Amino acid sequence: MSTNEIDTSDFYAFEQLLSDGERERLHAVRDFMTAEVAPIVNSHWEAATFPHEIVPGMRRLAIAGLPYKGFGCGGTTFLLDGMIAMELARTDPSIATFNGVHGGLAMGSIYLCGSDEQRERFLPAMARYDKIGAFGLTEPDVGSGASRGLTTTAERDGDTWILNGQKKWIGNATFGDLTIIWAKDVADDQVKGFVVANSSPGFTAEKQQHKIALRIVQNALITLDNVRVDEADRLQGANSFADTAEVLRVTRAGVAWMALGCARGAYENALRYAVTREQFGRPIGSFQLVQDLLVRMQGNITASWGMVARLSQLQDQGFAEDRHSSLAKAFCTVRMRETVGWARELMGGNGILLEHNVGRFVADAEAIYSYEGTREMNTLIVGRSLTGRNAFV
Ligand SMILES: Cc1cc2nc3c(=O)[nH]c(=O)nc-3n(C[C@H](O)[C@H](O)[C@H](O)COP(=O)(O)OP(=O)(O)OC[C@H]3O[C@@H](n4cnc5c(N)ncnc54)[C@H](O)[C@@H]3O)c2cc1C
Repeated sequence: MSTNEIDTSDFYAFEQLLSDGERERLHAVRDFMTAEVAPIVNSHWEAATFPHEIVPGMRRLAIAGLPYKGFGCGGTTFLLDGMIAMELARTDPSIATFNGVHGGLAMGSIYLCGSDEQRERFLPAMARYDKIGAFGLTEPDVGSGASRGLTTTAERDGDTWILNGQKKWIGNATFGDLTIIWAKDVADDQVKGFVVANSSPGFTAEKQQHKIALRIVQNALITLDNVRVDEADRLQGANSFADTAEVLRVTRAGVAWMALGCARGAYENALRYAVTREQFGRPIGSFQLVQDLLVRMQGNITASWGMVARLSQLQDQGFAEDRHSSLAKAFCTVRMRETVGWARELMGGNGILLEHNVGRFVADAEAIYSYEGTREMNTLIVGRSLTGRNAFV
């Protein structure tokens, strides 16, 4: 079997859902990831460093904030945006996460919750990656319960706000320029969003060390010690956690696409291995049990792809709701976790060596499985929509 024949896992030809121009953009991303990122990704993963050298290439591809209209953003379909998120993750889930945090969570917060003046002030530079964004919702003691439990406070003082508290796991915050901080207004107890310059006095971002997943993503413990933010930098359309949830509705769909990309990356490397690695005098891909693993993986990928493609179409038509994104995030991350596990199994011992390009996906899948709402939380969102009953507490 030639490399070409095994190079694609688009079994049901989902790329045909894109226009010719969109497919060209997707393939440009694929070429960039293959040529510029794949060769350096394992060493950066091992060293837990971020490859800043690839950012100019991402700028040329113009893939930050792709589905947002105006303000220097792409104005493309959610379907193309999703396929690109998948394509990034297919080579490296950390790079997909970097882009998801910057373009999805940070730019999305400003696009969905900001005023036109704020969109104009922040988004064009972010779309060019001239300013890198982060998103600070989770706290050391508050993860799943962020809708009601945030302890970071915002207190108004004339034309400024004073922020105090800590945020944990904040991707891109060690080197980024601005962070969207979600904090409780002490006056009305509602969650509000602030665009905070990382250079603000009282703002510190300490890199979280010793991660076993997404090691390229620079996650930070942020401390806000009497950080002053102008009222002009409070997201004017964010008045309660319901507005934060609107951002998460969009980005969870993106994470479902990334989970699919992570599964595809592991599967494709395992398939290549299956047709080249020999045991008992034959390629292991000729054994029935190995073929069974490959077919199970392909089934997971195809089922997930069908789900996220339809979800993106709903987004493009303006019909997507929280429950749609949550089902895809929960379903696709479970399928991803199964798939990367089977890919590793197929490769025997070599499956845990970085150089064989499957172990990284196995490790990274663990973080994708839990961030942007764990499987349990997204399941409860769908369960609530099915039964009309809230099972969170
Ligand atoms: C690599 C990585 C990157 C991240 N990046 C960011 C970022 O950029 N910005 C940001 O704000 N956050 C980020 N996060 C945080 C992430 O969103 C949280 O880890 C996630 O929401 C889960 O919160 P937690 O880890 O505090 O777990 P917890 O909320 O403590 O949950 C622990 C366990 O309890 C379960 N559980 C909790 N409540 C219930 C319930 N009611 N019913 C059933 N089970 C329940 C959970 O499902 C989970 O299994 C990141 C996390 C990781 C690992």
